[in-house]
Amino acid sequence: MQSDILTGLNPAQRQAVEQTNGALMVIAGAGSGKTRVLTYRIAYLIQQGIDPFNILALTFTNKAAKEMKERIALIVGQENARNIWMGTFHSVFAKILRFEAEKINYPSNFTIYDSADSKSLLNTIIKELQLDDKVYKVSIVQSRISGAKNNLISPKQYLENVDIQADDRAAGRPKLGAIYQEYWQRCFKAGAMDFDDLLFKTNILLRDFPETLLKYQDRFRYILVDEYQDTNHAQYLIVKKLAARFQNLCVVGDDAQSIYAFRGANIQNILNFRKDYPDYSLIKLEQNYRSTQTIVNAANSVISNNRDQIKKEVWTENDQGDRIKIFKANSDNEEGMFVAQSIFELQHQHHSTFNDFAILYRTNAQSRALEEALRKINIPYKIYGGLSFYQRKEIKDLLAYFRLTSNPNDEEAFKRIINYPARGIGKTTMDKLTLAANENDTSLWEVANSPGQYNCNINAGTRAKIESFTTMIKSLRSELHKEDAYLMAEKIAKSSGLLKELYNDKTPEGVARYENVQELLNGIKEFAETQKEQDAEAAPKLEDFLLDVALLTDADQDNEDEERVSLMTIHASKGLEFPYIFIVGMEENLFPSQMSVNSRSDLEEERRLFYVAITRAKQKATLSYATSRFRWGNLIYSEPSRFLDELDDKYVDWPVQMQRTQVTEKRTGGAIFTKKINPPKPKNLKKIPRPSAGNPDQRDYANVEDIRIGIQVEHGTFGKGKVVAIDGVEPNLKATVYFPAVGQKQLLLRFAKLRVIG
Ligand SMILES: Nc1ncnc2c1ncn2[C@@H]1O[C@H](COP(=O)(O)OP(=O)(O)OP(=O)(O)O)[C@@H](O)[C@H]1O
Ligand SMILES: [Mg+2]
Repeated sequence: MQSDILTGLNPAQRQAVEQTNGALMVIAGAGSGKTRVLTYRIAYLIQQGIDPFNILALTFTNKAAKEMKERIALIVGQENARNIWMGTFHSVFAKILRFEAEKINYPSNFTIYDSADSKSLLNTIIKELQLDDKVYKVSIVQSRISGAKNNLISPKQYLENVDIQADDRAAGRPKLGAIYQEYWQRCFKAGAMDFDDLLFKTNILLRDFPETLLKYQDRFRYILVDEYQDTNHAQYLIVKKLAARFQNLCVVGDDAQSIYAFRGANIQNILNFRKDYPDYSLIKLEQNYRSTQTIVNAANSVISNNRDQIKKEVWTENDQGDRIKIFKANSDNEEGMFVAQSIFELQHQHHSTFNDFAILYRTNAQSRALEEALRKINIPYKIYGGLSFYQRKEIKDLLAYFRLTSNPNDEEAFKRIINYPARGIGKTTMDKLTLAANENDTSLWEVANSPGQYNCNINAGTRAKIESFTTMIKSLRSELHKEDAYLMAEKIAKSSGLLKELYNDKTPEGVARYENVQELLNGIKEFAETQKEQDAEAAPKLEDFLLDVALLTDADQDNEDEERVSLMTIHASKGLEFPYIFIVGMEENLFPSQMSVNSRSDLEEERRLFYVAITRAKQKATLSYATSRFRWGNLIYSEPSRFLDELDDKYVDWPVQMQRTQVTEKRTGGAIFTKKINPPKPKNLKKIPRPSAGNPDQRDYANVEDIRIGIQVEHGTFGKGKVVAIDGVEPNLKATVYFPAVGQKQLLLRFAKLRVIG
């Protein structure tokens, strides 16, 4: 068995797997097997007799962790794989904090605020402090606070730090520190942590409680970190503290793929490794197993333009592969059509599935034109990021009920549902409650429970409404730890009135919302069942589900059963691979982004991003740019990205003279490019009886017998096209028609309503 593992590795990878003791850093190019090394190393450790409980593996997404676990399970068995501590930094340390929260004065059922909760709270604070929300833009405030937390700067330190204060004054935002402090306290009162807190508080815990640190050092005797180049300071310190005792630490990364500096990732962590572990070993992997030679070489030619790079020669024994195609479009819509058509054609040519395709873009807003084009020709797709299931209003509403039941001090959950479904508790009442909570330094929940005691000046009628709400939550709370997750969720959905409210809304949107809520309940049922499958004695509670949901990342919301094209930002594509990659919007001021072009280090980060994008492709990479596109509501004319020029010409097909068809797209007025196809000569002409006369649907359209291979037809939705094949037997005769606008379609002649035009 053991030798089986090692034969799947080249000598350098093998060394990285076998050298299990001491500090080891693998710095290697994209697709060279870093993640594979981690997977095999864990399996190998277990085969060597290491208890899986003693292994901690930190991945970039939960999905990566899940995949890794599945592979490991194949080698060492389910039981062993299950017991490894594996997940993202946030998910692993959130679980640890659940056990240890009371030490740092948090309840063990603390809520995790997502980015929208944080924004909502920051907005409230900005208003309360009477600051101008155009100067104190919530996104800027949020990222400033996040930056501080990732560098382990508390509000107190923030306010005392002369340089930070000078920076904020210079930027015209002297009150940032005050906002941070208030935000910090409000989260604390609400028993809530945001994402950055999960790392910050873990650091505090490990710093201030030596026996706790010792406990986890002793547990995590072997630590492995994927995508090490994108760890931030807070993550770096956690790893350093935990590994200090045994120093069995293996990190893998690629400095050329460091793309999260804007969120505090610190490339210095790679350079510090040498200082922190002077006896460390460094292994370089240079053979790429993922991509064609063309893709590897093209990616190398781009990244060689960066000055700050650790030298490595990435090469591959894979086939040479096709050149990278560059497509020039007149508009974003035309670019979308090109991508959709190409996917359609490639999928047919190579008999591949839609899962083999990914479209990558620099900004989420670019997905709109792509989605439209894909929808037009019925290509199923899935967007990572954007408005995911868990960000929908009705889902967030029900989750807020769950959260409040679990932690009634959760301020954001309270605000969200106190008057939903409507209970006649209006804004004035909420303002009074909030004011009293702030003045008395307590939570909204406390005040709501005894408005009289806090002199809220709320009339008896409203008080009764508040009381009936708090009574309901308290009664649900009393059952929270008794009921199983699904039953509890269902009970909350019913008693809150939310299910009924949605059920009564018979508009199509209302019906969809009701179904979504049912879907959430199904999800909880499934969650509980999976937990029980893994551990027969587990009695999963609703709070376990809440933790799971709070820690989902974009890439985790994947349903592998469905065949769909993936759409995502390049940032979200890290670590993934697809046979066919489309990188769209290769334009100056979009990619590289406008904000990056004036600073060399920012531009280098954009270039690394481009390197990440190209290296996701296994077989084929296609790049495109539009000479005009709608951005922020305006039509913008743009130049091709400088990164296109940086690709070595040897590996690229520049836009060739493309044939334009006569089909014009109504919305943009732009022409659509198509490939010329030669339909087969007419043959197999089938005689078909006329459809029954008088069928009104057929009146203006061709009789089935008029349809022959090679003729030109027109379809109401797909436009003009040419018949390339006829199959089947009546009454189910089908014509395959090539429509320049949408590619090839197979149509049932009975229903197709084709007009013969030549
Ligand atoms: N020795 C090997 N033999 C066969 N296939 C390999 C070998 N090493 C890696 N691969 C395959 O190459 C592909 C890339 O590997 P992997 O994802 O581990 O690379 P990576 O270095 O983590 O890439 P990235 O930098 O993009 O995260 C995977 O499909 C993997 O299974
Ligand atoms: Mg990887």
